[in-house]
Amino acid sequence: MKDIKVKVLRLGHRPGRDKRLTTHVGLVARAFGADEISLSKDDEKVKESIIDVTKRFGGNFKVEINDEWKQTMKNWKGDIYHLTMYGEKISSYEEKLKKRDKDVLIVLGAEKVPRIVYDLADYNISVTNQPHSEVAALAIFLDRLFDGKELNLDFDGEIKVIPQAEGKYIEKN
Ligand SMILES: C[S@@+](CC[C@H](N)C(=O)[O-])C[C@H]1O[C@@H](n2cnc3c(N)ncnc32)[C@H](O)[C@@H]1O
Repeated sequence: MKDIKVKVLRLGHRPGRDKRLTTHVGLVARAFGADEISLSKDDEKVKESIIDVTKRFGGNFKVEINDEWKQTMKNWKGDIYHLTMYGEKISSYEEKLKKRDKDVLIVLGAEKVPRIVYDLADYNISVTNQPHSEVAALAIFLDRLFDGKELNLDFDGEIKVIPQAEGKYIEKN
């Protein structure tokens, strides 16, 4: 499935309130098949949490701390998708996304997103035109990008969850 590079760029956050949400953005990015996330310098603790999950549950997910988000957007060689409730419907992009012909940078906001983000993005995409959450928007976007294949990724970690009809069963390597 890893035919392209997929990076998530999480723009700033509201101090104190959004650390858990930023952690969830990172965990969804990892679990749903992205390669990397870029966080702001306030997010060192969030980085540690995500790396800890990756160590235990596997995969090669990377966490970068970088406040130069404009440079990240300007220097990106593939397509840039900014997820926003004001954008064009994701359903218009499903065929393009499935092709996965270029690396993908997915930009997510927290508080109000500066105008320049809309201009630097190649595509401003909405997952419904209702306000909701960056976690939900990211999950749906990655699912459309990977066409559902991300649901069966094997992370080959120290801990492996064996699906059960009832109760919990894990294997430890
Ligand atoms: C709490 S929302 C902030 C929305 C805010 N009104 C704004 O100016 O964009 C945080 C982030 O979630 C994502 N988001 C929320 N609703 C969305 C939607 N319907 N479609 C796509 N992304 C959405 C966007 O990336 C947004 O920046």
